Amino acid sequence: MQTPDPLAVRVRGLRKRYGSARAGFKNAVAGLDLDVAHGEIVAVLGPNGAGKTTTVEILEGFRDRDDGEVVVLGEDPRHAGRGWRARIGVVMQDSRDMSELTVLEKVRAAAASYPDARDPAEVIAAVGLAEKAKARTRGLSGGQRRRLDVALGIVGRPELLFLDEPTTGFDPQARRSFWDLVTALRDDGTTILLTTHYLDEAAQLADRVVVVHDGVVVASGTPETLGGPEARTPVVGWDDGGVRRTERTDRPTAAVARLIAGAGPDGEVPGLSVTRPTLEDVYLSLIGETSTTTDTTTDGGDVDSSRKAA
Ligand SMILES: Nc1ncnc2c1ncn2[C@@H]1O[C@H](COP(=O)(O)OP(=O)(O)OP(=O)(O)O)[C@@H](O)[C@H]1O
Repeated sequence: MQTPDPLAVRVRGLRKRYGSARAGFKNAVAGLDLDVAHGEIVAVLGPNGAGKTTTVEILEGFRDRDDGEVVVLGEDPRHAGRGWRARIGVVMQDSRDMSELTVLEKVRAAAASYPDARDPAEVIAAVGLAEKAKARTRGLSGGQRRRLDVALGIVGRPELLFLDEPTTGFDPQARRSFWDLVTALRDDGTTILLTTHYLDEAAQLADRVVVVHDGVVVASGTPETLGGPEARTPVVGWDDGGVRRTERTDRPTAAVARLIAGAGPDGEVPGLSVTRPTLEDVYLSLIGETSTTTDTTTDGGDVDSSRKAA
């Protein structure tokens, strides 16, 4: 008997380019490796144009690839059939549904094509659309339509759910209840691959975060450990006669004690702060952007005066 594959998704050396010899080529995905274990929630982060949607669409079987190995729920999406499709759920980035059907009719129709669908009314309630169940989908707001997309993606009780920027257009309360829904799906055993631009969403939901930049994975780890310990080194900051100083150090208490020892007669250190780089800071440094909240440019022990107070 074959051992069951511990991975729901396995991608090796994935490549996809767009364009033509005449117009020029764009390497959207340039040798990308990705694993997603069964039951895991993986968040794929990356700037606009990094190759996230292209990758996800290839995994969903909606886009062909130029090269690389892709196995999703044991099959190559290129050749997978209806049985495979019924095991995955998809919430795409752009689905503009302007149908005359009501929300309930739409979700019921989708449910009918799956062998073990969830109850449509329960799914509608779970995405917070119960009050709109009898409303025509074309009259929904952008955020409500997005919730309907999520309902359509999960009604088939998928083993693996793809969510491409699922909460774009959600108000803060809707995002929170969506997060609860995703957590409940995970507790139910659903594997989830999610792309998002919201770092707090990744931190809240993901077991693992994967950062994609220029079509390759540049880092992968839990939200707490992404980038390695070096990237999480605390930063001590203080004002020194109108100049902002920062020091990256593993021993912030010792640095603060030293500053206090050198303080004036009132014992105050002006503008003293100790901050730990957030997931956002780490992410921005991984993709080569400078964070606005902390200075992560100096090595431990060195004083950095590059950020002068105005
Ligand atoms: N159908 C297409 N034809 C030509 N180029 C494309 C096509 N789709 C995407 N691209 C290009 O490929 C690159 C990767 O795009 P992709 O949509 O995969 O990125 P993304 O990481 O999902 O971006 P976003 O965060 O903006 O959704 C971009 O440079 C994009 O312009």
